Amino acid sequence: MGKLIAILGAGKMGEALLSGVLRAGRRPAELLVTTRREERGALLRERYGVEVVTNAEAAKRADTLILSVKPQDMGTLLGELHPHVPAGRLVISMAAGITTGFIEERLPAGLPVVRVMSNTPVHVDEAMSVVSAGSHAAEEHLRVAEELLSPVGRVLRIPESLQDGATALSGSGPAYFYYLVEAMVDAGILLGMPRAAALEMVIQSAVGAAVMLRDSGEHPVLLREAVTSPGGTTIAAIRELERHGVRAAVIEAIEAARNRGRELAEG
Ligand SMILES: NC(=O)C1=CN([C@@H]2O[C@H](COP(=O)(O)OP(=O)(O)OC[C@H]3O[C@@H](n4cnc5c(N)ncnc54)[C@H](OP(=O)(O)O)[C@@H]3O)[C@@H](O)[C@H]2O)C=CC1
Ligand SMILES: O=C(O)[C@@H]1CCC=N1
Repeated sequence: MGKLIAILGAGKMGEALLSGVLRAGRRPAELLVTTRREERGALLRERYGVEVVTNAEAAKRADTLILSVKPQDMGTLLGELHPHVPAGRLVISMAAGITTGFIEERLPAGLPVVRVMSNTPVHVDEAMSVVSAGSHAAEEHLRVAEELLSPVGRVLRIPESLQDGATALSGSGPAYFYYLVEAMVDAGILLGMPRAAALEMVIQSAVGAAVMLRDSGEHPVLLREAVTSPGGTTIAAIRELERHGVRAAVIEAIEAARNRGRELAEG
């Protein structure tokens, strides 16, 4: 029997990770989940065949505790776990903004804590996850986190000082691309396209661009220049994007997300 993993607060991200680790070959018997609402627990039990337990029971039984509640619920969850977590358990947090120090202060002394920021493409095994060690986490603990996350996408180690930045960049990143897709589809509607056709054109352009970015090894500037013909259509669009300050807006938006992440641990 492999080590027992508990996903505490199995909402959107927790369920995405649960389904990913099952796709990667772990058995339902190697997993426990906890939920706040009974009906949510029943749904996960039915959908994945996993055991649904209380936070206290998960803390007592699991070797690895994956905390996947919202940052605002983290203090309460840690309070529920504290009396029940034996020494030597690994704690992995998926929450935005919550530092390893915040968790270490609220659990028994000396527990290894690994902070993770992943993103919703966990659903399609294309996540970007970054991991950082807390003050008692060693190489072996980072490896456990990497082994859990690498079947569902890419994993990078970063210093914890960059976690809020990574949350803003790749944690929230999918939302920015969806937002751009929405705006482009609106443009298609303005130009008289049927909505379904506009959506198909934009999605396939996004997928094609993403695959070229990932697989060609070319810098994005070179890929954009290859699309931007002298005196052509693309440069007319780029001029408008620059005139409206879109680049500066993106930089400032991501900085605002980073700053919001820093506030989250304060409650
Ligand atoms: N969504 C995203 O794109 C990303 C989210 N994250 C991080 O992942 C974490 C989870 O986010 P997300 O999945 O979106 O949020 P969800 O609200 O979908 O999931 C959190 C779940 O935790 C449950 N919960 C809250 N308190 C407790 C408790 N004490 N015991 C058991 N269960 C509890 C909630 O129950 P109830 O349903 O009753 O509220 C909810 O189902 C957050 O910390 C977020 O910062 C990280 C990367 C990306
Ligand atoms: O918006 C949020 O707070 C979470 C963290 C990263 C993505 N979603």
